[in-house]
Amino acid sequence: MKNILTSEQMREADRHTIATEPIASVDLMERAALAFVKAFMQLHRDKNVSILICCGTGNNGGDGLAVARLLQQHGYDNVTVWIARFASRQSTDFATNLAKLHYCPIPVSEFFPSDEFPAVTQSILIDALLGSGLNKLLDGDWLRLVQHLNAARIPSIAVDIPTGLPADGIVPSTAQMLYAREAITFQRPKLSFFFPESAKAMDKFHVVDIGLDEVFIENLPADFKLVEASDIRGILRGRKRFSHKGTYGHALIIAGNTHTMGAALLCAGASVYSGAGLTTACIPAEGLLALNARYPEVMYTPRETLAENWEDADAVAVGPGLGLTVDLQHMLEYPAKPLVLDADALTLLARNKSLMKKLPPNSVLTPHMKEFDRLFGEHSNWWDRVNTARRRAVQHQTVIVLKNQYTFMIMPDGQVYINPTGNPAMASGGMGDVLTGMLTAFLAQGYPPQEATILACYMHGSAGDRLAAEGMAVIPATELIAAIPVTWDAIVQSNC
Ligand SMILES: NC(=O)C1=CN([C@@H]2O[C@H](COP(=O)(O)OP(=O)(O)OC[C@H]3O[C@@H](n4cnc5c(N)ncnc54)[C@H](O)[C@@H]3O)[C@@H](O)[C@H]2O)[C@@H](O)CC1
Ligand SMILES: [K+]
Repeated sequence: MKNILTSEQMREADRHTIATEPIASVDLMERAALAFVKAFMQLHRDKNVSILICCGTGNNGGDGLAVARLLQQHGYDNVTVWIARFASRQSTDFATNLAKLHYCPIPVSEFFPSDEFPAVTQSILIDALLGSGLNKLLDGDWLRLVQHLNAARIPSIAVDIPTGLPADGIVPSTAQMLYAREAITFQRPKLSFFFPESAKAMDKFHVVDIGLDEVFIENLPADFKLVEASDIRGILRGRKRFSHKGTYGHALIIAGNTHTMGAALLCAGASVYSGAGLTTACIPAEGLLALNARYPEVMYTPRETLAENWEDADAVAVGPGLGLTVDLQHMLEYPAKPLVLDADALTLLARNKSLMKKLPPNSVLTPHMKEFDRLFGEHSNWWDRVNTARRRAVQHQTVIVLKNQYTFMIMPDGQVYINPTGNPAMASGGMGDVLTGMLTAFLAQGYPPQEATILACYMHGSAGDRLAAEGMAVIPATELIAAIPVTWDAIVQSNC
């Protein structure tokens, strides 16, 4: 796991590194600029390309000036610098880098409040106007300049963070940003990069190491952690010699209805392919033929004999395609089992919120945004939504899997894990049912809820990434199920 820091913590890490390495602040800026340039050169190998570097007068602007000098030294001969002199203050390191730039053959133009901006004639923009120091929404001359640059419609590469995007906290829907094709960000992705609102600010981001003290960073109390492949390799267990189906647990899937039987099948299929020793689907009898045809590995039980099957199960999923006529309250009176509630089960919970108190501790809820808001109230932004999820997870001692491009996995202690895998090709019906089946299978195999959640979300996204890399622009849920075992194997086999 990697700690994801707030902008205040990032400043702390800067200060700590400067004091203890020790390194002068301007040398740290040089290191950051070098790291940026190295990454930039991978993205844009053509050294004849014309580049406009727009700089503010803080440290983000200082980075921009150092980048201009370093690019020129690396043979990029067509670099122009604009400086936005809209603030009366400039940082010391900005001033030092401006003085250094005077020895380089790079044209520099300065713009003051109310100045007209010339047309942008360059092919690439490097955005070093404002970075993590952003403390209010863009307005006035800053907004005018950003709109002018956006209107030029040339690819922009942001230094650290696109101008106008707060590094953390609420991103208001009215916020305007300098749109970046890519952001090259320092040391850690910024929190807001994981929120859907950042889609307005950039297409993608790259993280570059600028040598901040990693031990210090990892010892900071961080509410958000990013899951990495090495964590999954640490959690995922291989199949044991002399093991048998009983070793890997029994998953019970309570799902399906006349018109939504597919959800139950997908969920049960995902459980089989995620290694549950046995999977039983508790579905209406009319789904039996389809179940046998599609997944003969799955056993069937009618709703009437649910109580006995519940006794035998090691983990239970309730919800995919279930409909809203089942008695969830009654089910929650059965003996406590590792439990996943999804889809219609979440709607039933939302209709009768007092049932939240009956959930066994560590139950896993897997809402998408709308289901979450139905359960816990409307939210106008993701920052508030995730913070509500943290409070509710603690209050109800549940795991909340808030599904998103980067799924937030919120644990009963309020800690948030961010899943890095997955892609837009997976945005299709049935994907959530597959995730629920995977989660239930891992719970049935005896993984604790926190680990089962992290495993399921990571492998779900990873299977999707694998298929996308093979050329699938759209991934049907059934294809994803089939890719789970090979994804699993690739994770176990990889040693990087
Ligand atoms: N030692 C360090 O602190 C390092 C900082 N680095 C760079 O420094 C950046 C942060 O620099 P700063 O803290 O100087 O801040 P910025 O350069 O992001 O912003 C400069 C100043 O602009 C003002 N401002 C903020 N939002 C505004 C708005 N909407 N309208 C008008 N003015 C606004 C604030 O007074 C702010 O301090 C990082 O993003 C990164 O690029 C890197 O050089 C790495 C090392
Ligand atoms: K920037």
